Amino acid sequence: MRTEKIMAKSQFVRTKPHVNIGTMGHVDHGKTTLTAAITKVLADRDPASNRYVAFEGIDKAPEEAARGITITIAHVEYETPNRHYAHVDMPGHADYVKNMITGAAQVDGAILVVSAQDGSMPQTREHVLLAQRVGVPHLVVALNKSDAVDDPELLDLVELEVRELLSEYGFPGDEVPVVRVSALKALEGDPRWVKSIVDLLDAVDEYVPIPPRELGEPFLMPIENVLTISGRGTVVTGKVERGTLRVGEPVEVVGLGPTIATVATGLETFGKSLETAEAGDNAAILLRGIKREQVERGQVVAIPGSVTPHQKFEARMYALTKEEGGRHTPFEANYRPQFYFHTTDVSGGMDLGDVDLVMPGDTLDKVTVTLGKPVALEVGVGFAVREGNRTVAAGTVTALLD
Ligand SMILES: Nc1nc2c(ncn2[C@@H]2O[C@H](COP(=O)(O)OP(=O)(O)OP(=O)(O)O)[C@@H](O)[C@H]2O)c(=O)[nH]1
Ligand SMILES: [Mg+2]
Repeated sequence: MRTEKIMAKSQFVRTKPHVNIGTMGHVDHGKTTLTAAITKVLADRDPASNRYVAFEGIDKAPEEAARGITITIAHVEYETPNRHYAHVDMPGHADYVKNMITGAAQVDGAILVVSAQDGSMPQTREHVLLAQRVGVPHLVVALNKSDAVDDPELLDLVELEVRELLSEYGFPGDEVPVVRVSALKALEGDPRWVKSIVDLLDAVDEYVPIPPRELGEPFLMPIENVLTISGRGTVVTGKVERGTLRVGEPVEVVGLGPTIATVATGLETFGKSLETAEAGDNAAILLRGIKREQVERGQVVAIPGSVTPHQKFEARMYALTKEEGGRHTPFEANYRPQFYFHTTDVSGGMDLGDVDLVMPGDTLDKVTVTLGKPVALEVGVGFAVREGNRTVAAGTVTALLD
């Protein structure tokens, strides 16, 4: 079997358990500053394993921009003494909720950033709801900008309010660690606030468990990006959802069109080559004999025969309220929104059964969805229903009908 290097010069060494996390929260509460501060504090403590990524390097990913890919979620990696983390900085603007869903669907836990100055804001609530709906299992709260609040009672109040919000959406609000931090002061090197970032990372290390990786399941990776590497071929990237894949194994690209059979001739993670990609990895897969136009975001790479494309299914669905960023008005049976699966939107129609109107806030136990294009689907897969740029509902596939 001929195997190829994609770009990597060195081999990825798996030494510590890998965990995917991210920052989420209201616009301007300090998600990107906190992401930068984490990399700074860790790079200062352990420069051999960590690299400081400045604010500008997180908000724009220059490499990706140069390749002409629209990047709306930035990844950084870092290591604590116990773990290797991939971290996504999820944008806070309402328009980006779709990307937030992609990001959130992929994380094992998240740091909810709440400004101590402003307290919980509409997107804080929206993100907590989305975290619950897409199944982000664990949240840790960074009460950021604590340097700017002198009154400790005010901090207590904001903390209480956040805990209540978490409980409202089914998270254990009393148990969730709430750490008072200042990302900005930590970046400036102020020892008190550097310590606050260390405390936050300790809380993440302790509170977000290492997820059970579904290593025994058939390999599946939703495609996020497609790249052409000159002289090599077509590479697809994404997060491995389950299973393992060895270099040289046959795979299928499933969804959005006819299933394509190919072979994974090269594997990489974070610019280092891999023998085997496994659940939880951010991987790049070189596909043999595939042209760039044949594959796209929204398809999945899977072990042959393990997953099939479907257009018609039953689902349980929750319509978001206006406060959660959803619609202000009900919708009816002729409604044709976009359905966001894995990493992309597909348009579709809904049969509401004997329900005439769906009000914001309603939960429907059974709707029948017919998609405009087939998508790699299984029972239990989550999706978002979108209209324009806003998420109006969230659902789970309960039965496949074709
Ligand atoms: N006083 C103080 N200001 C902070 C702190 N962290 C961030 N800021 C300021 O808050 C503003 C917003 O910070 P960002 O990191 O861009 O916030 P964000 O959540 O990433 O914002 P979006 O990506 O636009 O949603 C900036 O002016 C920061 O300098 C902090 O700990 N203390
Ligand atoms: Mg930001």
